[in-house]
Amino acid sequence: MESSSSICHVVAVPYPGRGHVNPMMNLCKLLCSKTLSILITFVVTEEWLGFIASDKKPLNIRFRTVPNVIPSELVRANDFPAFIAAVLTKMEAPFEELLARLEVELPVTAIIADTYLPWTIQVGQRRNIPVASLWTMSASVLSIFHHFNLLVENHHYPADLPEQGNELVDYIPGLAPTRLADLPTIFYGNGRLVLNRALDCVSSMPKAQYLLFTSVYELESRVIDSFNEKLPFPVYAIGPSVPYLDLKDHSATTTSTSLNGHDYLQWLDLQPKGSVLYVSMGSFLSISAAQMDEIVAGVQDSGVRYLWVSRGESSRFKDGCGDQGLVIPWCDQLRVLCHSSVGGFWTHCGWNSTLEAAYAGVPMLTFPIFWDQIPNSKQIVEGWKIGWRVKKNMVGEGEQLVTREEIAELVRKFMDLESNEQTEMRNRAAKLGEICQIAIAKGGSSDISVDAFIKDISERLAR
Ligand SMILES: O=c1ccn([C@@H]2O[C@H](COP(=O)(O)OP(=O)(O)O[C@H]3O[C@H](CO)[C@@H](O)[C@H](O)[C@H]3O)[C@@H](O)[C@H]2O)c(=O)[nH]1
Repeated sequence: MESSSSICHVVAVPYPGRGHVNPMMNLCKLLCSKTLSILITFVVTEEWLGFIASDKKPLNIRFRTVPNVIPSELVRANDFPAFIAAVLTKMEAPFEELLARLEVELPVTAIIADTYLPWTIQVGQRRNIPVASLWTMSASVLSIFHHFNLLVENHHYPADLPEQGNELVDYIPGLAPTRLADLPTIFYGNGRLVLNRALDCVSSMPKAQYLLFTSVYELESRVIDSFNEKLPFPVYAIGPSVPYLDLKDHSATTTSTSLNGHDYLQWLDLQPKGSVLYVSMGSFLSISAAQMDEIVAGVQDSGVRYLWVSRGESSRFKDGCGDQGLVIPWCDQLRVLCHSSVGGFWTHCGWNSTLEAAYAGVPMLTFPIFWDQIPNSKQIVEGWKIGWRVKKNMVGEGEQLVTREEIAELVRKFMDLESNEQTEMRNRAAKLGEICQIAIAKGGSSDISVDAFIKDISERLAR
């Protein structure tokens, strides 16, 4: 039996959003897979507990909640600035009260908190607990935010996008030259409503004691190196922070694979190798109804098989899908991407989805919607060369519909297993999958980083 003083007690606080809760939980599971001497208290709102309480997790991860002091997840997209404002101002007090109670049970060794929750750093300072800031977007995007002053100095903020969109941003440390139009949407249009909030979060990060990336070192080495050189504390890339540990355990599937009488994994088993396009637009929809209609019709007209994760849009599949496709409300995404029948991924380019596709070695059709998804799309298409853009026009030029004819042709070509271009792209995607496997294997970059992080925080116990 371990004495309680040798147990590392980590409090994990994700930002309340699917794209943040998931990678935080994946990291926590990874920490538990490395050491038994750890207890993780995973803090979410009561509403979020309802979403994740039944997910499988190791016994040494437990949930604790703060009250629902922020707008419901179900309506957060309706007024995003108000949601962010609430997250930044309403959660700190209940979190600190909870922390005080937790400390009575077992002293807290470290807090791992989403970088978008900067108040956790102040709480950590007040209570003398080190804070590891977890950045769930790409390291490149953090570098862009972190060097915002350079955008201003180079007259790229504020910018006239239709006029300046093709100008190159080539002065951000570690970042490959990037067109202004490929920067996060937060720098223009409605995005600017939350820009100052995001910049405040990023400028608090250097006051943390560690910076953790969900990314893979080899995928963004230059930019991660640049943070390592600049920050006075350890920077660890622990990714890909995707649920690969769950893949080994078939009972760990977070949602039933049997939906509406269809078992989607069984359905995938019946499809030819590499033939299925997996379609998911993320949890935060803001595509116009007219564009959605074109996408649905285009994919259906392409004749390509598809597995479609759809919450709001199911009614658009008016005539059903026949044998060609399956529409489901939610799936175990990494398991789907790793299925041999899946040959392509239509994605909104959330960073978790991007990392999952990289891990699975699946090429992508990119349809970014906002924030970091635009530079992620650029990374996929131009950096790694494992995808094609659906929209050719620049964001900010006004919404120009991509028609069903264009989409049908694109999807058909993208899923053509015979073409040389596609074979080369699939090979490059498979190579990315190998890089991820090497990173998480014993002695790989992610493995070493996770061990080093555990060692760092455990040393505090000995003091
Ligand atoms: O049927 C589904 C659909 C999604 N997912 C999971 O949901 C998560 C989605 O994350 P992500 O792809 O990053 O998308 P968002 O939820 O849109 O993520 C938000 O957070 C990300 C990380 O900060 C940002 O990169 C995005 O722009 C932002 O919208 C991933 O873990 C997926 O595996 C499932 O498990 N099943």
